[in-house]
Amino acid sequence: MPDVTRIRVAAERPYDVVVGHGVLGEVATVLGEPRRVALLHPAALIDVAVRVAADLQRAGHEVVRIDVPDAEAAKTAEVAARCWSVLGHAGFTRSDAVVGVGGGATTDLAGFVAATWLRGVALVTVPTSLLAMVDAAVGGKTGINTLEGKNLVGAFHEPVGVVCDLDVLTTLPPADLRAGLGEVVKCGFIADPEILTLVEEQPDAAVDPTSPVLRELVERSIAVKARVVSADLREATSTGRQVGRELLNYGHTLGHAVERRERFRWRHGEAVSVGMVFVAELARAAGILDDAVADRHRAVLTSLGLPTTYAPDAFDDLVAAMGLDKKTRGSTLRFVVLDGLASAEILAGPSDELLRRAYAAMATA
Ligand SMILES: NC(=O)c1ccc[n+]([C@@H]2O[C@H](COP(=O)([O-])OP(=O)(O)OC[C@H]3O[C@@H](n4cnc5c(N)ncnc54)[C@H](O)[C@@H]3O)[C@@H](O)[C@H]2O)c1
Ligand SMILES: O=C(O)C(=O)C[C@@H](O)[C@H](O)[C@H](O)COP(=O)(O)O
Ligand SMILES: [Zn+2]
Repeated sequence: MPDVTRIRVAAERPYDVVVGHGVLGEVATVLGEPRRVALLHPAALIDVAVRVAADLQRAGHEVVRIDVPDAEAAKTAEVAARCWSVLGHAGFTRSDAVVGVGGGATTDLAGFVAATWLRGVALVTVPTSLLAMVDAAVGGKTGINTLEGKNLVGAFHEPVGVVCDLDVLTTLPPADLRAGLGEVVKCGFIADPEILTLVEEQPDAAVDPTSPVLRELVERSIAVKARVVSADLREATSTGRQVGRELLNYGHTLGHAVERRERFRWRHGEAVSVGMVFVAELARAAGILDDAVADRHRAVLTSLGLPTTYAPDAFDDLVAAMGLDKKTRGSTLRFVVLDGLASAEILAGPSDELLRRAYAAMATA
């Protein structure tokens, strides 16, 4: 029997995130009674998808596999429309289900298709990247990009279960594993500093997909996400030190703007890494955050090989893109900043001068 950890997410419809080695068989258990299942996956994950499909067929499900483009190329209206068309032709009803097997881009797309088909059918996510396990596949945010920016179209639609088989991480390219650690480090700064200590003390184990340390990092990060979304699934507007789900957006305001400027060729976790250094500098420049915690951002992210600076001449482009961030209200930019370790507040409407100072500190370090 695999050694399984179950982390409960208790928002509107409670479900478990299953974590362990060799746990792919749990997908059929989560889906229960036989139904039609659309299994979305990119070509890179064909082996995992075929294994999951075979399990589901053995359990009596009728499986329609849908091969979707890799990475961000999957998160488009055109790809979603192609999936809807397959579901329509196969006669998918409200008792049927969507399963997303892949990285965060695939699980975001699968979630969006499940949220929108017949206004909502069951979704199971099977994250295969570190980033998707600790973040994207958990918590019910689904979405696609538009030319104007990242995740601008989407819906909150919770999965009925999430299955994280750590064995699949052995084929994940090292650069994608490191990018996933960007979101893990985010969880360390916003809520669980023990994550930072683990990474700092055992950096080699943190990037080894077979290590118990990586498993602990995965489980701690999922626990942070589960706690936050269970309290505020639909991301109410946070104010001052009352910060709900927006907390998970730490580093994303600038990060998403970088992704857009790079035409989605940067990995999400890399852009978030730069974004976290920027907000740490913003909080320092505003006199909110001390030097030790601000400097720790650059140190821990650099030790993982993640980027911590960005083009010094890109400030104006990035500010324009941040205008479409979901935390923005009217023309007021809002940032999640730290005032200490695991202690956040909202900084609304910082001056242009403060933003420029923080940007220069990040870009020229
Ligand atoms: N919904 C949310 O709450 C949420 C949270 C965080 C990130 N996201 C989104 O997730 C996406 C980033 O996710 P990602 O970093 O997983 O990127 P990704 O989905 O683009 O995957 C990265 C690459 O790794 C490959 N891959 C994945 N698993 C593999 C495996 N086991 N073996 C070999 N190759 C594998 C993919 O095919 C892809 O080429 C972004 O679109 C981001 O916006 C969403
Ligand atoms: O789950 C959340 O809430 C997050 O903000 C997690 C982020 O890591 C994730 O990248 C999310 O997709 C960003 O959300 P968005 O609402 O800014 O698009
Ligand atoms: Zn993210």
